[in-house]
Amino acid sequence: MVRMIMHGCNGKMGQVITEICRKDSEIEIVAGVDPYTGVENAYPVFSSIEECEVEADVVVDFAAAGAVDSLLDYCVKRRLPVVLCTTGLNEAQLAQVEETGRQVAVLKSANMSLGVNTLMDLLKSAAKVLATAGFDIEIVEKHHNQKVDAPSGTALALADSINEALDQAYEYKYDRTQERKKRDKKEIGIQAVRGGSIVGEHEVIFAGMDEVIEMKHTAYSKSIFGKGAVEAAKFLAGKPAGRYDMKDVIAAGK
Ligand SMILES: NC(=O)c1ccc[n+]([C@@H]2O[C@H](COP(=O)([O-])OP(=O)(O)OC[C@H]3O[C@@H](n4cnc5c(N)ncnc54)[C@H](O)[C@@H]3O)[C@@H](O)[C@H]2O)c1
Ligand SMILES: O=C(O)C1=N[C@H](C(=O)O)CCC1
Repeated sequence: MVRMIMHGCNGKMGQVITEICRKDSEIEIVAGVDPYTGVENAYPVFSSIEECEVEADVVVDFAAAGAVDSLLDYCVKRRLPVVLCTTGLNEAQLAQVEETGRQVAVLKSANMSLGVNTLMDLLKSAAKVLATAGFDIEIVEKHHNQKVDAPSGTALALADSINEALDQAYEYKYDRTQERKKRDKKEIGIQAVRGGSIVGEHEVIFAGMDEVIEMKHTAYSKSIFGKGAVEAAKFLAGKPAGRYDMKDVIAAGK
């Protein structure tokens, strides 16, 4: 049985994962952390990570970017593997993630779904052919009106995946309103739409002369992220220090 701490337990994803774990005999949430108190849980909840002294094998995090620094410090101090799913981290935090990965097991992924992680691989081969043929690359992402970060972590991860296949030669363009000039060939445009209850849509557009290829992932429920996070937690518990991602979980057949 894997013992898990749910960081951000009273949020939307925290509650989706609480329900998934309730029905899974291989994993148990032994404690939660959340400053918001308006939710009843079957496990003890602490208002900050430092207060939690419950024995555990892994932490799963879906909280807020501002909470990630203290979470990483805690995981190093307690030698706890961490599945990091919160998006919108700044450069200093991304550096701290790398440093933490030298001391404990860290699995960071902007999207825990099988579909998006498969799309990342498909994009690499498509980009190599299409960018060489002069196709322009644009990404449009759509999310619900409660999302605070933009563009989504997934849109950035998709762009990174494409850029890796193209020898890191592309710049990301988030805003075209401040200049009057044609798009550069070596750029990936990234646009964010926010509205209603859209769970998550990511569309990658390869636009060439007289033809367009669109590769799109649509999330119809948050449970796809929750299932991926729970499988990642089972995978990561007991792993040595290092940086892991969802491809490792998928490859392990989880
Ligand atoms: N990687 C993925 O697959 C994936 C999928 C969905 C959401 N996310 C990301 O996960 C994060 C949370 O998403 P959500 O929809 O559940 O948001 P949410 O706002 O519904 O929930 C976040 C919860 O974190 C809590 N929180 C705030 N500060 C905290 C702290 N210091 N310690 C512990 N908890 C704290 C909030 O009170 C809230 O209950 C976002 O960054 C989102 O982009 C990632
Ligand atoms: O609902 C969110 O917030 C999501 N955030 C992740 C992102 O920023 O990519 C994954 C999709 C849902």
